[in-house]
Amino acid sequence: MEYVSTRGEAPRLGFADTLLAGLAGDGGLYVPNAWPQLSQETIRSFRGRPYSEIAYEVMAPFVGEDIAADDLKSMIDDAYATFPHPAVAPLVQIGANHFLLELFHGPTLAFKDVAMQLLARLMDHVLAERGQRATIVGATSGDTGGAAIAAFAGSERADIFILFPNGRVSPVQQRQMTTSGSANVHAVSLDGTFDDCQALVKAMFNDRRFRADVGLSGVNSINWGRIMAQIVYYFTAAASLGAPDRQVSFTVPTGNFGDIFAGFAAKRMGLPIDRLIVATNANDILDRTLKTGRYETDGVEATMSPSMDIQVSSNFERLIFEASGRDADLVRGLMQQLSQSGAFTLPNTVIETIRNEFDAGRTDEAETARTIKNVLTRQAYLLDPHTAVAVNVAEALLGEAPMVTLSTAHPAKFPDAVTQACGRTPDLPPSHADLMQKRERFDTIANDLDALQQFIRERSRAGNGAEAA
Ligand SMILES: Cc1ncc(COP(=O)(O)O)c(C=O)c1O
Ligand SMILES: N[C@@H](CCOP(=O)(O)O)C(=O)O
Repeated sequence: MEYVSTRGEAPRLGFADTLLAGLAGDGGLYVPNAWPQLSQETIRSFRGRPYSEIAYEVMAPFVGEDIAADDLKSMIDDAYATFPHPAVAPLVQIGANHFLLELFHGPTLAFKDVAMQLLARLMDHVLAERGQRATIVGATSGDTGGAAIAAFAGSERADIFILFPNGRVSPVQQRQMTTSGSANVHAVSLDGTFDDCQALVKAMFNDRRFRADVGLSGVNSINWGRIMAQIVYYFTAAASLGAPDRQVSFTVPTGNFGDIFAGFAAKRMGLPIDRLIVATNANDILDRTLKTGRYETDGVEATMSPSMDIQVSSNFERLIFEASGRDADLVRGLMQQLSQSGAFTLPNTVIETIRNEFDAGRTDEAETARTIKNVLTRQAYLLDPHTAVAVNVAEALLGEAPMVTLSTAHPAKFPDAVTQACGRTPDLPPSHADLMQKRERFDTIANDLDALQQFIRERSRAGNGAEAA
């Protein structure tokens, strides 16, 4: 399997190189050269099978020869053994034809664990085989950071630097990033928004010298490995609801567009998905884009679903690439307009192609709170605010196909918002009992590329040792 950049000017790479590269050298995102196909019989055979087995069948074609089958299998088994729920990603029914896909049973109580627990194992494996080290940088609006730190803490091969927006993550999210106590972990509080953090990460990738000096790698969903691991649960959920003999729709609380792009990828691989529904909070750039064809940033608003407080959705680039018939020149031009003016307009053919498969909806703060309260009253089920955004959108668009709404975080990560919405305070699970008492350790840095690069150079071990990547 080879991977190509959405901007068409970076070399094609195999799986292992794509995994370590993170962002492509031309600033684009890697996608597989062709979508592997799973037959109807294969998808039917997924019903009732363990998550890890399905994960192997879905991901093996993307990995190809780069990792031995037995190694891949055992990394998958180990990754999902960290999920105490036997189903890993169970479905819960909340309406006649409406299901939640609970993706928050991993170590940091958010869907990011599903991919991150595997990604860390894959990266460590490839780095060890090559005798290399890596410096991992990541931007987070709250959940990616904690999940990445939990997965990479103590890694012999990687130092990890996570940038989070000062004051814009929940206290639980912040402590998951700042209390690991591991020497290879660096949590960095930045004066700015998630978009500022993400722009700095991309700027570091676009600095060739810095990238080579520190052996830069990324764990945001710009990294294909993240998307690959997130494709799996679309298959497990749809198969248990009758796929391929029945179509299923998915509603996804969306920020950086990685999770819903994984659903699009599953569909490209042969999963019969009816509608893919983008659910946004007040930061509704994607809802507006689907309605108008114009992608236009206008500042990030802080909401009770902070992990979705994003205006520049990285993975939308992957969708434009696909919807334009893989027109890398078009993607490059649009991304240039975005960085120059903060906006671009999609050609009609591209937006129409997107509308053929996607719907979108927006949930404001009052509706999010009302949804948390209603679902608690109706179903005795406590939603986290991100999931509530999506449930509200999904309920307006229920159709014939069963609707699966992705439940992306445990409500106890956002106790203040949930308590305010419904009067019930969710408890953290026992695994997190002492989290709020642990001592925090993090650095605070200005929104300044030079300062950040200097900080990373001083602390990264990859640039200093003989084994540098
Ligand atoms: C809890 C939660 N829900 C939804 C999202 C949005 O997912 P994506 O960025 O893949 O669109 C995020 C952040 O990514 C999140 O942390
Ligand atoms: N919501 C995310 C933002 C980063 O998304 P990613 O999927 O690209 O890592 C977060 O919680 O950090």
